[in-house]
Amino acid sequence: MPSRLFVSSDRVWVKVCGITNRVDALMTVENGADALGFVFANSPRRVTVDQVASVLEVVPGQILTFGVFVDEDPDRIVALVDSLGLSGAQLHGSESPQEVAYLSERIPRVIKAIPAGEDLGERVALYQSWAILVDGPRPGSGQAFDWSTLDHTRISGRLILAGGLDADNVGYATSLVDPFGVDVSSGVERSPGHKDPTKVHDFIVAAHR
Ligand SMILES: O=C(O)c1ccccc1NCC(=O)[C@H](O)[C@H](O)COP(=O)(O)O
Repeated sequence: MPSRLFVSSDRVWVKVCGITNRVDALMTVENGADALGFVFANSPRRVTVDQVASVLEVVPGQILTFGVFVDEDPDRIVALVDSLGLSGAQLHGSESPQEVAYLSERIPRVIKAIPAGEDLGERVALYQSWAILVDGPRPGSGQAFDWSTLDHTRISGRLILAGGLDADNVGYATSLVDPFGVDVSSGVERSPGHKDPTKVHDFIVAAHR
């Protein structure tokens, strides 16, 4: 099994997922996000390759950009990351440790998403990835889990907390878990696929506090 070192950051790293257009991307970056996610999987936030290419034209180079996939063909993920110039891929399906390792050797950053629950430490240890995202029960649903059950000392490497986060709860959640980063989608939307500037602003301020 691959070994990992726990990775922390001085300031919580913030990724905003489910970006579908240039206006939301720029507004999110201006509010201080570190990374953006584009959902290629079946979702109310699903984007096309052309949409993402158009958004990427206006995103500053220091911002990390991730394609979000569910059980996609690994070679299609590699091709999309390469052709769009994405920073990496976020995997929300039942990708095997072998598939995740295959992708980690071919693209700069792989985030493997894992639902919270029993044996989390053992499940996480199977994967070789840039980061592990611990999610709620259904991706992009806004459903949280009991953060007090997440013992980050059993998870080494970069831990990204997600699932039902919003401006009101992100401070409490991060105080319990002390993650490398947080990921949010529905908690900063006005409707699926459309971000709310006030919610994005308040979320990032609260995450950095
Ligand atoms: O957003 C979706 O609809 C989606 C569909 C399929 C796979 C992943 C998806 N989203 C991932 C995320 O937005 C986040 O990484 C995470 O699940 C948190 O979402 P939320 O609870 O809405 O903040």
